[in-house]
Amino acid sequence: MKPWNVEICDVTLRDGEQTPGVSFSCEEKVDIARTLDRIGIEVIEAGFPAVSENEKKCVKTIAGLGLDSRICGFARAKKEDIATAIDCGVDMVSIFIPTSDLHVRVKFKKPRENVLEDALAMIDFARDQGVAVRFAAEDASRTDAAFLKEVYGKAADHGAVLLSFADTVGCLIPDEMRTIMTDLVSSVDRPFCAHCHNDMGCAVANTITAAQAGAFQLHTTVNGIGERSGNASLEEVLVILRTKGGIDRYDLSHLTALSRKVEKYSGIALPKNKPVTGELAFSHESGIHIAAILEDPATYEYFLPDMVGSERHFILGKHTGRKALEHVLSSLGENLSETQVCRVLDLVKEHSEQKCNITPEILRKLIRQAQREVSS
Ligand SMILES: CC(=O)SCCNC(=O)CCNC(=O)[C@H](O)C(C)(C)COP(=O)(O)OP(=O)(O)OC[C@H]1O[C@@H](n2cnc3c(N)ncnc32)[C@H](O)[C@@H]1OP(=O)(O)O
Ligand SMILES: O=C(O)CCC(=O)C(=O)O
Repeated sequence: MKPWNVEICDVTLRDGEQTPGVSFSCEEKVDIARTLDRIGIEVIEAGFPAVSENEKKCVKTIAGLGLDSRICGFARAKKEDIATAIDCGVDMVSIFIPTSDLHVRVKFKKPRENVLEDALAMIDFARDQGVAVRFAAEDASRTDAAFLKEVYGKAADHGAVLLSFADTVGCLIPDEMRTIMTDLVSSVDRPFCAHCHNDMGCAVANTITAAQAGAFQLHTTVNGIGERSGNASLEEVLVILRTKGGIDRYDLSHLTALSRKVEKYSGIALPKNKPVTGELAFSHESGIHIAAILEDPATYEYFLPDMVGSERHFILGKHTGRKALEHVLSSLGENLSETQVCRVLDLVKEHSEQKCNITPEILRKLIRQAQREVSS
């Protein structure tokens, strides 16, 4: 199978940091950027340098690390923002303007054609400084289709090397994304980016659908953090690129550590059942599942924990079966008779039904109780 023709631009350090309450220190940003680089992420959006002096300093530091990843700085269509980003030594400036009638009316109070003219002048300004320009249409998914094509066509004519399609409020479903992206890709001869928000839980699905429809650069954030309900999760997108897109160039073994790092630095707790990196992503309790996994993990794991730097866990509880319990007992070096194992199993279920977690200490107590009650 021919691998999908895509690259990743991870925007954790810019859009991810826009999660309310999140502010990464410069050291944390550097640490995240280095790990993204190790994974093989092609582009890192390091920040929005006009936001503050400290932000500018961090972006400059990341741009100076000599990473293999290309470094991108975010900017409004304003000379000051663009000059500040270029001053950081970034490889690419991402210049954004809102394109929907709603955003143009609320933010600029002038005709959209004038907003576009101003933005094109800013693309010229950045291009003339010798930096690569990505042009991003904010709220593209709610923009009049004909105007959006005109915007992208003109941005390409002015030298933008990438055109970003932002589903800013996460209002699309995959079918709509497929139709729109297919149309854009066939209308404007420039690589497109898919920047998807997760307001209806479709960010990853929309990103993958955009890739299948011809988008080249996929925007992600670690743990899917970002404005409101966040962005497309890096971990999920990368696993899909590996399992469905035929792409094996990313080193996914760093994903779990990176995810935990961003959880700590952002203060945004991972849902336990978060795909790929959540605590329960490779945890199993059901007896029927564990009995089969002991024979072959592929029965209940579509991809294995090693691939993403994680581990498998067997949890004891109400749904435990005998084979699972025997496996746990033997890994603890406990040698029980068949009737004692049955008694432990009953005790495990009873405790669990009283909402008591079966920790290793509790399990040892239950084993001793069974040994007292049932002679071997
Ligand atoms: C979809 C997105 O993620 S967009 C990015 C959102 N990110 C952020 O807002 C980053 C954090 N923001 C900040 O630190 C501040 O808002 C700053 C430094 C960017 C700007 O601060 P201020 O100058 O105080 O402006 P403020 O935030 O009050 O208002 C936004 C201004 O930017 C203008 N603006 C918004 N988007 C754009 C754009 N793409 N191009 C040009 N101007 C823009 C607005 O019209 C408004 O202009 P006005 O001050 O002339 O009315
Ligand atoms: O498309 C982009 O690259 C950025 C735009 C953005 O952050 C958004 O609209 O949510």
